[in-house]
Amino acid sequence: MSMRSVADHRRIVDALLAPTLARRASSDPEVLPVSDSGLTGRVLSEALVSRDPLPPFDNSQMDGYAVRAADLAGASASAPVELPIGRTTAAGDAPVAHLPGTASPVMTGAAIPIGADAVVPIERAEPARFTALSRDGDPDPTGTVRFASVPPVGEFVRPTGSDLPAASPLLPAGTRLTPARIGLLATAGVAEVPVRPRPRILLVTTGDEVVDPGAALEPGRIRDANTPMLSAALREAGAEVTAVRVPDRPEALRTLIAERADAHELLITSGGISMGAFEVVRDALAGSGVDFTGIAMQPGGPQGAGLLRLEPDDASCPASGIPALCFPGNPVSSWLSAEMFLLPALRAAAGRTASLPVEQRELAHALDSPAAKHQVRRGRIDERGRVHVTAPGSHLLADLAAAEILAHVPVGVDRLDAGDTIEVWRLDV
Ligand SMILES: Nc1nc2c(c(=O)[nH]1)N[C@H]1C(S)=C(S)[C@@H](COP(=O)(O)OP(=O)(O)OC[C@H]3O[C@@H](n4cnc5c(N)ncnc54)[C@H](O)[C@@H]3O)O[C@H]1N2
Ligand code: MOO
Repeated sequence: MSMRSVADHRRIVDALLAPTLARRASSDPEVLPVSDSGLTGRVLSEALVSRDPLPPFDNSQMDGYAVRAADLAGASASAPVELPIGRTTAAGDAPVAHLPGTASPVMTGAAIPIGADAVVPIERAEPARFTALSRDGDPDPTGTVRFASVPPVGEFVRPTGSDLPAASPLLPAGTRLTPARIGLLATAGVAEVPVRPRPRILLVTTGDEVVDPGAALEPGRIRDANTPMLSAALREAGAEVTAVRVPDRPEALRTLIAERADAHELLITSGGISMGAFEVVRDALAGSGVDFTGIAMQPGGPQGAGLLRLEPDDASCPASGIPALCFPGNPVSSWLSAEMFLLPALRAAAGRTASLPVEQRELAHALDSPAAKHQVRRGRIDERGRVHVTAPGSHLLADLAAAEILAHVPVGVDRLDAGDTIEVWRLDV
């Protein structure tokens, strides 16, 4: 195997993925109800404009009395102004006319009575609580209320359009939907939300030794970590995933891909690409457009990438081919391959920051690394902000699961000492 640098492999993979991701993003939008539980994280396919102003009518910010400020002129603690109680408006009632010279009870979110220009919170009135109000719209025939100050005009009134004027842009195309943005769309009357289709990934896991997570372990068998792990990583980065495990028979793998490829934009495989006697992925796909190479990286050294074109008699495989990335089977290698080469492009397509946050930090202890390879260690940051890393083995999934950071030792470095600076990517954000 010739050794390719991490940067070169990234460039090759990016060039392979870019056209298919762009094509998928610009194909017909999916339309989801605004209450769909899967809407968070989806990306708007078009700019949306609010139909109505927000709020759609002048309304009260407080439970209190709507008044004309001028009716309270001269009110003070020593000389309160007393007004008859006017018409009551609760949230949901249509606006009523404010009777000049009265104080109209009004609840938070209720329409300001027409003609009133300020709201006095109930706790600033005397009595400081509502008594026996009716919602029939008629004034209280007997009640009065006193005020000991003059409110500024507009106080506690939320004017029409103060959140968003009518016909203003809501969110631009390409916006990633967050809970707050979903709330905004809903209140602006967008019941159906057009979103970009997600890339559809066919994830194929190999390994005759691998069994389902619920299965008993026969001698020589291990449970499948990579299918759930990679599925979760790809979905979190914004892809749709169909996950299948195939037996270690190249023909079975080719048949499966031929049957499923045209419903997917990308093929990811795990395992079966190294130097063994039974390398199902390499045996099945080498010579069909996928190039198997050693990358100067550890873990994740063996990699396959290319535009897979199966034989012409595999009629269901699209003539143009399907981009394929083949990751090594060791769980840490498999996950790291995704993080290094694929997830950034998926995150970018999903409107997210592509890369993990990068920091330079001080090492807490010495470490060794193969000088010919870019080594990625897993670790944590101590209370003094220094980096500790765990052993380098690519089967050490428990260490990866506990890791807060990835620590990168570049090519050409075979040792770092305590106190040296190291680049870390944060996983705990
Ligand atoms: N003679 C050589 N042997 C190996 C080399 C080499 O250069 N020369 N490279 C090693 C490196 S580095 C890696 S990484 C692995 C990659 O091997 P494969 O991609 O062929 O993966 P497998 O052999 O299928 O599996 C490797 C390892 O991972 C376990 N595995 C596989 N699938 C799963 C899964 N779904 N869930 C959990 N664990 C899985 C599998 O049992 C093996 O232990 O090759 C080295 N060998
Ligand atoms: O490159 Mo392999 O991924 O170390 O174990």
